[in-house]
Amino acid sequence: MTQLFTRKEIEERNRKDNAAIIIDNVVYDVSKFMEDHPGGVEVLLDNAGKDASRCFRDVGHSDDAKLWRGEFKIGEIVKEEQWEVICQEVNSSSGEDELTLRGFLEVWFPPVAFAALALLTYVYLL
Ligand code: HEM
Repeated sequence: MTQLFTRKEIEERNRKDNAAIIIDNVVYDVSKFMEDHPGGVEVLLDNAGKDASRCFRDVGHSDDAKLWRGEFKIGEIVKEEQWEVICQEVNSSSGEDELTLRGFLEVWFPPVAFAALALLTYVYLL
């Protein structure tokens, strides 16, 4: 069952050895993650005990970062104190069907180039 916290309870967890942050009503314990955070310890410590949704979003964290934060989830904010969700959720299947030029080239360039080369060789040698 998901553990529920009030914002007041999280406010107290603002030390390096006991640091929790809130992103989109989800509570993350970042005490053990701080030293590994690619964005540095300071920024997490500054936000410890607070709602860091805006900061997390404004940094433009990658999808990997959004998935990674799941490892530190310890619970959620009680219903009555939930705020509007502002960061985009990661949907692991999103974009799979998207036809991008890059994706197209990555898939088709090698076989097409090989076929063209083989054809040229064939035409010139025979
Ligand atoms: C559990 C929560 C978090 C995780 C898992 C996380 C993860 C990451 C990762 C993987 C990066 C490298 C860039 C990327 O892949 O996007 C990063 C960079 C960064 N993060 Fe976080 N982060 C978290 C929370 C936060 C919060 C709450 C803030 C701000 C209050 C923050 C501020 C930054 C900054 C400033 C950078 C550096 C961006 C740059 O160099 O351009 N992060 N974070």
